[in-house]
Parts: sequence; C-alpha cells; structure tokens
Amino acid sequence: MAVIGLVGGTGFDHWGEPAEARVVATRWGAPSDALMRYEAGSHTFWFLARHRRDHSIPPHRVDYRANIAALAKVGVERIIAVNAVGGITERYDAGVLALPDQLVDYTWGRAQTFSDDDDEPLQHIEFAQPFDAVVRAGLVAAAADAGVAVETGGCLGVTQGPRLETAAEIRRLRRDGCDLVGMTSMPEAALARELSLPYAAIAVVSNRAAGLEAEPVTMEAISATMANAIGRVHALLDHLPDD
Ligand SMILES: CSC[C@H]1O[C@H](OP(=O)(O)O)[C@H](O)[C@@H]1O
Ligand code: HPA
Repeated sequence: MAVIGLVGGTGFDHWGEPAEARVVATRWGAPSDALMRYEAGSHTFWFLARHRRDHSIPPHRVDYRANIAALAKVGVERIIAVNAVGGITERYDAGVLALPDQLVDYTWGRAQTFSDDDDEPLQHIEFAQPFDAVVRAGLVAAAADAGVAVETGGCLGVTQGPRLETAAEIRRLRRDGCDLVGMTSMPEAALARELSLPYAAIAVVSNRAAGLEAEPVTMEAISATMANAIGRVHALLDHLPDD
C-alpha cells in the first residue's frame, strides 16, 4: 500500500465523500483547497483540487509551491497528476488517455522553485526525464489490468493560459515536438522533483488543439469529453499495482 498524492484538474475537481478532509498550511501559503483522503484500490490517496473545488483558480494563479508542499506535509510518497489537455499530433484524439513522458515549458512568471530564499538550499534538479518512470510503469500496468486503453509517451507543451492557444501557436508547438498541450504541468512537475517526490501525469485529451478542427474549441465540448473519460481515470486509480 502506498500513500499517493492525486492532483485533480479540469473535469476532476471532486471525488465523492472523503474519509477525511484536512486543511494544511505551508510556509508558501495555503494550497488550492483542503486535502481529501480516500482509500481506493489498495492505496491511500490525498486528493487536491488544483483549481479548487469550485474551479475558481486559473492555471497561472495556482500556488503550485503550496500545493506540492502540502502534499509532502501529509506524507505522500509519490504524486499522480490528472490533466485535461489538447491533442496536437494524430495519436491524441479527443477522449484518449495519455501518459506523457516529456514536456516543454512555455509558462512565465510563475513561482517555479522552492530554491527561492536564504532558508532553502539552492537546487539544480536533474530533470531530463520530467515524469517518473516507475510511477508511469504503474499506470501502464493499471491500464492493462483495468482493460483501459492508454497512449504511452508523448510530449506535453505547457502554455501560460488561461486563454487557449492560437492556431499558429499550436503549429509552433508541433514543430517543437509537442504532442499535447496543457497549462498546469509546470512548475508542478519540477516542484515535485525538488522535493524528491516521483511524479507522473494522466493526461486526458479533452479536445483537438486550436486550429486543428473546423469548429472552435469550446468549454462545453471539453467538459463533455472529460465527463465521459473520468470513469476510465478512476479505473486506473483502482487498479494501481501494489509496490
Ligand atoms: C480550456 S480547459 C483549460 C484548463 O484545463 C486544464 O486544466 P488541468 O491541467 O488542471 O486539468 C488546463 O491546464 C487548463 O487549466
Ligand atoms: O487545447 C488546450 N490547450 C491548453 N490547455 C488545455 N487544456 C485542455 N485543452 C487544452
């Protein structure tokens, strides 16, 4: 049994009645919301709604440091992030569950490190592989066990938001090697690495990215796709293997 931090995003702001809710303070400030404990499959999960339960915190205003520090404070051993993302390359159609293995950071102006004052050690984390191979392997095994199809691998470009991208920005991301686009994986992934917390993401393709379809991207379509896919995310969590 492991104690796992679960950061839920768009389409996953709630997870039923928790076994426990805990308000956690950190030296970086308050996390997005109370942390909620759930027992699922053979693991304990501490769930945190990245945008708060009422989905009121936009991606550029999430206090990623407080969120990761709060998860560390309740003793999580690893972190699984759930993200709604746009699909850029053909493998990543709407509704696909992806387990990305790379990312490119296009965000700016976010508090992106704990190495930010004299009280914290200066760290230059190793980050060639931003998603943890062991956590990703557990998700691959869970998918096989649950009979849920996943695309393994893929590069996630992280934009600043909260607006969606232009068609030209998506063409640029494709040229840069990005398969997927989201807004919240950075600095979340890097901060987890700074605290030595293995981190991986379940990226749910909620839409084809801007300019790839005749119709514009709408929040209604994103929400509908996420509502459809979230049962498969839960199936993965229920089937995560024992260590
Ligand atoms: C148009 S939806 C954009 C919103 O959804 C994603 O959130 P999350 O990563 O927390 O699931 C994306 O990053 C944006 O915040
Ligand atoms: O198309 C998108 N772009 C950026 N973030 C997203 N999150 C869901 N869909 C998207």
